[in-house]
Amino acid sequence: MKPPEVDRVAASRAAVAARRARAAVKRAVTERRLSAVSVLDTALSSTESVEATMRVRDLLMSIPGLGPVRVDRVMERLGIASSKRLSGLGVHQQQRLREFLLKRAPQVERAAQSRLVVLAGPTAVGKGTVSTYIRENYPDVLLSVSATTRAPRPGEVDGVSYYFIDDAEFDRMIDEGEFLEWAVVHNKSRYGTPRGPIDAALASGRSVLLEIDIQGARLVKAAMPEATLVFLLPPTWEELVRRLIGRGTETLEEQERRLTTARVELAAQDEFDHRVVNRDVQAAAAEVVELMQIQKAIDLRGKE
Ligand SMILES: Nc1nc2c(ncn2[C@@H]2O[C@H](COP(=O)(O)OP(=O)(O)O)[C@@H](O)[C@H]2O)c(=O)[nH]1
Ligand SMILES: Nc1ncnc2c1ncn2[C@@H]1O[C@H](COP(=O)(O)OP(=O)(O)O)[C@@H](O)[C@H]1O
Repeated sequence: MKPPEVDRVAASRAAVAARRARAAVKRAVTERRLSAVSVLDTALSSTESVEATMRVRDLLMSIPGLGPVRVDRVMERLGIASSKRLSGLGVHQQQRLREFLLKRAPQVERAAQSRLVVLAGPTAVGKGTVSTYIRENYPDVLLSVSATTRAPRPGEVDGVSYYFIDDAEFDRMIDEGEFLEWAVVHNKSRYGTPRGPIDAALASGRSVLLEIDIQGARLVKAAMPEATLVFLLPPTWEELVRRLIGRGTETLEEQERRLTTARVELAAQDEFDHRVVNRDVQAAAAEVVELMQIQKAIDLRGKE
């Protein structure tokens, strides 16, 4: 065992190093080499980081144009105690703070914070389940609502599940250039991603998730090479078959057809930037969302 004074010396050295590192982060924010949002994202993605040990107050104070009086007012409005560190924030406090920081960020920085992520994968792997989970639990992410010519299923809500439109309206949207991409899926109906809400969300710093088929993912990558493509995989082939049958929304013949397509689709996984295995919905959703946040932090640091 080390004598206690050795531990004390080591601890005080570590404390000095942490203080210096925090000061360097604050300077970088003041000099606009690092955005305050990316400091928050790093703090939230790693409790071991220097950023995690920063006080919210110090982060706000390092933002140009915010003095002590305004910082106190902002913290009161956000419901955050003045001694709070970034790692100690509750989920709602994190969201409120992130929203505040994004609103203050310059336009170019806001746009740099946003990510377009495409989630694709074979039928019944759980794309809909994972993206619904993200919509319900990560309100910062905009889940794009596609337009389709297929009829609504029981329980589907227009404007939430899809925009259910007829062929004439779909043609009009193609003609007016309102789709980022569109495709005929399962040889049947047409599906398209409306461009307007995505452009607006990205410009304001929100990340956007598209849950579309594999041909659609390829079209998005061609139109926007900066898009991140994520391929959702089943834990095993047998589990994929079980999920398709268990869902019970297709006839036997349709199931056969989809499984044949699924084999072809699985072969496309190497074209994607990332692969996520959907064993557990919550974990898969967290992995997809984390991809958005980790990339933000790394991108901005690269510019230091
Ligand atoms: N290309 C493209 N595919 C889409 C779009 N919206 C949904 N899809 C895909 O269309 C397929 C059929 O979706 P759906 O009719 O909801 O039935 P599902 O196969 O049971 O999910 C799924 O693979 C979706 O990912 C879109 O806007 N564009
Ligand atoms: N991680 C998971 N574990 C077990 N079952 C899942 C999981 N993810 C999705 N499912 C189930 O698998 C079926 C297909 O999921 P769905 O989201 O409809 O797939 P997709 O949108 O990819 O066609 C649904 O019955 C869903 O409840």
